[in-house]
Amino acid sequence: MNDRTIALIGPMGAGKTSVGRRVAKRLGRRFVDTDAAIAVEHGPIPELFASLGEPGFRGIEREVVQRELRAGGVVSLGGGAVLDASTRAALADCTVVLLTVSDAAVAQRLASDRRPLLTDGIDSWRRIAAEREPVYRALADVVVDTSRLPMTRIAEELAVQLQEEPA
Ligand SMILES: Nc1ncnc2c1ncn2[C@@H]1O[C@H](COP(=O)(O)OP(=O)(O)OP(=O)(O)O)[C@@H](O)[C@H]1O
Ligand SMILES: O=C(O)C1=C[C@@H](O)[C@@H](O)[C@H](O)C1
Ligand SMILES: [Mg+2]
Repeated sequence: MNDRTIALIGPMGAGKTSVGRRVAKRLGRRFVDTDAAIAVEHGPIPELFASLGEPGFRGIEREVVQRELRAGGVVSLGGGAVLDASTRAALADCTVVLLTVSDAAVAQRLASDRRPLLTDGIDSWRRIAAEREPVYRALADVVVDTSRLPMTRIAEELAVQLQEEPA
């Protein structure tokens, strides 16, 4: 395995946080979830959207994401972090893993109000995921669908695949 930062990207609820944490553990590498880092440093994400609007949130996200990508290890990004051009450029130096999920599978995972962009539940998810799909695909080195397998299995297989990455 090389020592490039491993970045997990993909739509809301695809499993970036859950799978990323498990992959890092298996590889013995540091793990950071950028949404969690933003919340610790700046406050809860729904409150940041409410007080600063989406552009204000994206500015904070850009700083935190790029800092963590530079720091290395396994980094799970927020679903919309790839909307920023300078973040997309930073991802060129990383091994980028795209996690996908079907709308049927994700519907059961979104039962929480902590995602401010999902104002119309699964309908908002479908629209946002479809808009971003080409951006995610263009950045991805590895694509894994999380709809059918338990996250432990996904993490196990992904860790093996990442260990085989050429130096
Ligand atoms: N393979 C899976 N099978 C079943 N449930 C899963 C799977 N992966 C994740 N989940 C569940 O789906 C929910 C969302 O997962 P997670 O928070 O990891 O997604 P995310 O991609 O980080 O989303 P966000 O972009 O909102 O941060 C969690 O409750 C998690 O336990
Ligand atoms: O897809 C998105 O735009 C978002 C996903 C979450 O990870 C959070 O970063 C936030 O809720 C925005
Ligand atoms: Mg997450």
